[in-house]
Amino acid sequence: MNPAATTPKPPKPSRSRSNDRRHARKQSRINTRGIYLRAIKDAFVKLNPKQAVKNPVMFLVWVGTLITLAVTIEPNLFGPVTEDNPHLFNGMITVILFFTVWFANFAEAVAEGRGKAQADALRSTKSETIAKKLFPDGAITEIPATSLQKGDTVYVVAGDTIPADGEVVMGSASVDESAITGESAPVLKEPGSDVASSVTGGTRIISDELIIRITADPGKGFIDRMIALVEGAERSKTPNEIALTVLLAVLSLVFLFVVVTLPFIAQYVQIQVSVAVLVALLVALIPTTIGGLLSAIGIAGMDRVAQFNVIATSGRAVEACGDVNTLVLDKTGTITLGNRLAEGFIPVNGHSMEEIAYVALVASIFDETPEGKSIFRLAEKLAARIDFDPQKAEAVEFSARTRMSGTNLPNGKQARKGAVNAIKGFVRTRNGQETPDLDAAYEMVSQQGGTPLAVCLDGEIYGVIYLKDIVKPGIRDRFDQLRRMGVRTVMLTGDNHITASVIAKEAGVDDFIAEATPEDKISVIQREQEKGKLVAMTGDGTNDAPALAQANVGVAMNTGTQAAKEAANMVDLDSDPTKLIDIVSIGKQLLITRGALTTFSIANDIAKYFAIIPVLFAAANLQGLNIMKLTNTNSAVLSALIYNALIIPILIPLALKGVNFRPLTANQLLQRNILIYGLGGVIAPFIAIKLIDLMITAIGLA
Ligand SMILES: Nc1ncnc2c1ncn2[C@@H]1O[C@H](COP(=O)(O)OP(=O)(O)OP(=O)(O)O)[C@@H](O)[C@H]1O
Ligand SMILES: [K+]
Ligand SMILES: [Mg+2]
Repeated sequence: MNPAATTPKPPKPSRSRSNDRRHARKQSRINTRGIYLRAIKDAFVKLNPKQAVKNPVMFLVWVGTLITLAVTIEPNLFGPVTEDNPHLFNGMITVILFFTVWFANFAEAVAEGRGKAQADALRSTKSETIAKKLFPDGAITEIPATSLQKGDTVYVVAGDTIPADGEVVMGSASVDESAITGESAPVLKEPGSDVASSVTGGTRIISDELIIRITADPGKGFIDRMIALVEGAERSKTPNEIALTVLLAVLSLVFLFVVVTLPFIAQYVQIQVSVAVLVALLVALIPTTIGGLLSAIGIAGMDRVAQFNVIATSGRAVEACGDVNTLVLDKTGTITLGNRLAEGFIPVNGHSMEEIAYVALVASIFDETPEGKSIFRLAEKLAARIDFDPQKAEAVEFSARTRMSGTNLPNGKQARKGAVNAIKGFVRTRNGQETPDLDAAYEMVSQQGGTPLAVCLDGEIYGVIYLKDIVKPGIRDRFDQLRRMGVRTVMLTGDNHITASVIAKEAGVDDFIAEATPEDKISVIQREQEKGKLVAMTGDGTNDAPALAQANVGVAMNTGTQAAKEAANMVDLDSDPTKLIDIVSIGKQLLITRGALTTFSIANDIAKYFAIIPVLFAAANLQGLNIMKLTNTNSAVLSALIYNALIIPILIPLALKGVNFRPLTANQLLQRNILIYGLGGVIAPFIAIKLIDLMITAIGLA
């Protein structure tokens, strides 16, 4: 009997589940209408100068709005003007400018909206939980969960909400973690292993009872951190964003200088330019489109990652994904399906099928890994049976370092199975003999991309177990896409060289490292970084923590250990290592969107310059410059400003969704961008401004 088979196991998270379905679930939980209503209000709150000043370009527009408001009330404020009806014209400019600022605020508020709604949903799961605090003498006192301290012990029973993050010290129970993972299948929690013993505040226990030691101080739990993250409390500008903000601010200053000196030039050709027109010209020229959408683009990037059920600890992490050059991936479970099952036994060394089945069975009675269990089942099918009391045997657990596992039998013999080289080493220390047919069997399995496990009893080799694994369908295409984006993929595996090379070839990775130890992960990352590359990796175990910290982008699995999660800058709630590929794509898309809209914005401003300047100087017999044939100065200024304001809300969906993303290299993307967003950015305003000019002339506004 397999003693381990009697304990129920937590359901393994399925890795092939469609992200779209989960995506849909998240969408439905958040009400879009609510987001927009809230954003309308928040856009006004953001007019507060303290907040507004953080965006220099839009702040300049805001100051401009106040100036035009002043000249609406008193047109002669800065000297006598000769226009007719300056109140109406200045008033219209004021309204348009106000909306320009408001639209930019609205864009940011909409981008933040989903996070805020998500935070509310999370907060509701936190609500006022009552904790049953357990004292050393066994007494139980009910206290509010918020007053629990790190180190306290609590008791929970079926139906209770777990009051805070902690570690199971006693009991065994199923827990519904859907509040944080969205995964409805209950998870078994019990003391011992890192993964199964950690519980999260806000999740619900649905069977039996547990005693939990609290590991988080009040307000510092997983849900608290998640709330802070999705709410953007910890969202600070990323280095790229700061650089772009500075660039835009400098550009704005240059235009400010140009506009301030303009009246002197105008005077020279004997034209008077009013203050309202100067402000309008300034606003038209400075990069308001990108200035207004910049932060929305960044927030939306984090949000897109969140919709994939990945929690990013900072916008910087998402952005870093966009710059990633090298992806370090595990073989088993990431590139392959990972449910390696025993397909067959290959006896060597003159042994029979019965003999190898027996030793494989004995070596697997305590092995809880999917591999171990499948070996056990296969051996049983071949009629192998245990002929000793398992209680008197000792388990030797698998570790990635020893690459083997097994059982010490009551009669003192040691049954082992593991990587062929590891078993060869084991046999050598017991003065055993290597057999030539072992290598043939091992190569045969490896050539098929399978994992060969050698089986031995003390110094005697019995044969090879063939563990079959399948390369994930479609993974090759994903790697091709990554290559086109200029990302190199490196597969890392503890498996032998032949298997690794067969799988690497089949999956289409650029490079691989076989027989890798956990330390090798770090050295691979360091080597790439020394070459100036940015590296992303996924990991789940404690021994992945240093590598996750070393990588520029480290994505920890939610099922992984606390150490791994803390070292990473992202946590995947679905524990799907393939998601790294999606995350890198989102990061790239974020950078491309920002680049595209910056190009578009600046190209637009050039077009606006040609719309306004000629009409300003039209009176000075420079009619030839008025290529757009706009009606008059006022209509030209108003049309350009209206276009300038409206382009912001028009581009909000693009800023939030990201530009159409195709896997291309940086160079190809640049060319494509310049063509679409640069050329489009020059042409679009000419057409739009002309149309608006025709319209406002038709309704007699100018
Ligand atoms: N349960 C087990 N018992 C004995 N040996 C095992 C067991 N599981 C794996 N092995 C052997 O140890 C080797 C290393 O395992 P490890 O988990 O480090 O790497 P891997 O699963 O092959 O690849 P990856 O690093 O992609 O997960 C495996 O290739 C296999 O030969
Ligand atoms: K502008
Ligand atoms: Mg493994």
